[in-house]
Amino acid sequence: MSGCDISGALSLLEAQAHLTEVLSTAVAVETLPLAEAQGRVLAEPVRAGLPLPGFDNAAMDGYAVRLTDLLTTDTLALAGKAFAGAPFSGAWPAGSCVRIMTGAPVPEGAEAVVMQEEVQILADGRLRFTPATIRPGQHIRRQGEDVAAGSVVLAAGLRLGAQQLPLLAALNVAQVRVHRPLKVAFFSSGDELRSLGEPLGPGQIVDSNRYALACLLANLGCEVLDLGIIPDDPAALRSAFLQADRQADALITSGGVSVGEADYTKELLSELGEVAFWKVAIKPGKPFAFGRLTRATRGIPFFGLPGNPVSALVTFLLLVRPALARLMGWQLPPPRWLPALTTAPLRLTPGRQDFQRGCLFVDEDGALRVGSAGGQGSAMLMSLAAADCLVRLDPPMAGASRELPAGSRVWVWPFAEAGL
Ligand SMILES: Nc1nc2c(c(=O)[nH]1)N[C@H]1C(S)=C(S)[C@@H](COP(=O)(O)OP(=O)(O)OC[C@H]3O[C@@H](n4cnc5c(N)ncnc54)[C@H](O)[C@@H]3O)O[C@H]1N2
Ligand code: MOO
Repeated sequence: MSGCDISGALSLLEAQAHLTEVLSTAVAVETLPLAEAQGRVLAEPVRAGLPLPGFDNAAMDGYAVRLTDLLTTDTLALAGKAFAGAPFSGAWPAGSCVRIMTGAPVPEGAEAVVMQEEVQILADGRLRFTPATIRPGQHIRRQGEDVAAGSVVLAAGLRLGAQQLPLLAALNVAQVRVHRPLKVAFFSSGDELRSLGEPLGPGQIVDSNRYALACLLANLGCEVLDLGIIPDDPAALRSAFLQADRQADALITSGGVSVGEADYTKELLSELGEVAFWKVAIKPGKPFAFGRLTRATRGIPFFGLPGNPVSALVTFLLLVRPALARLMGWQLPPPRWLPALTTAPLRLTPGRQDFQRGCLFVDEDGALRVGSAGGQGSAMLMSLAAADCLVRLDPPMAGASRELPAGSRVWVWPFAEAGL
């Protein structure tokens, strides 16, 4: 592929910067009960109406004590008990302690909680402590030490998951203002494509890209409009484009963006709107088109993925996912590319960043290492199924060797971080 024509191609960074510049939130805001807000993006910051914890409480099962009571003695009487949900309410005489369970409010004046394992119950029911080992404040969770009342706990643009939902529930936030889901239409184009389960004639293959797209979009919390397989026919393609513009917020297609004689997608995009760019200096995924259907009614953005399945997935992860995040109002953090050492020599591609399928492991010295997941052709699905990361190989500097020896440092992006 070294002779591959990349004239006019944007670098990946340029393409990403363009998408960031021209796209902004495209979905309305609604109020949802917290239980239905999983995977949604906050449209407004959330402020704490309460402190967390809401009151000083015990972190251990044991005994609440006042340190002054233990200055002259190591044994205390029992004044009563405090349970989670049933605070101690009696009088607390000098020289006594309160039996307390984890989560129970500490009685007024308590200065420490001593774990029951460190307390001896004497025959007369009194409790023996080891005063020298008790730190002031130990095992007491103080009101507001986690969250101060009135503070902003979550910013707008954050996507709600299992990490954030317990915080909001603990703060008694019953409803949240979130963005409506982004509706994304997609179709596959190509006369060779058949739907899953259909018999295959000569030269025909099963459309696999729509299964990847449906999964990737569901992971992002998008609503999908699956327009199926559209043949290499300008009228059918035009009608699919227009339906997407009427019914969805964005359109993703795969196939038909290269230079073949039946590659109509790009031509139609020029007719119905504007192509902002259609080549990116990456491998796989060079023929990636982006534009807007400006001559259709709503003018939705359009992402034309290359037909090769790995090219489609890689361009989705690198370009479409962050773009859809912007449309969703989601402040998606940039990918964290981690340094890893290669297990075998690799060949660099002049002029293009190469994204290979890799498998990560931690070696006996604790170093992150990456090996190839198998054949790297952009139609090869086995290595995709086996891989757990993308390996980024930057092009060689002018005049530098194209061979990257084993043990070289490369950059990897674990699929788990990419939302796969
Ligand atoms: N002369 C050139 N030929 C090609 C170039 C080039 O620069 N010059 N680029 C190659 C690269 S790189 C890619 S990637 C492909 C992209 O082509 P298209 O986006 O136009 O896609 P198609 O030609 O329709 O298909 C390519 C390939 O992928 C298969 N395919 C398509 N859709 C699906 C699907 N939904 N599920 C599974 N497989 C699919 C299709 O059968 C082809 O084998 O162009 C190269 N050619
Ligand atoms: O660049 Mo194509 O996307 O290699 O397969």
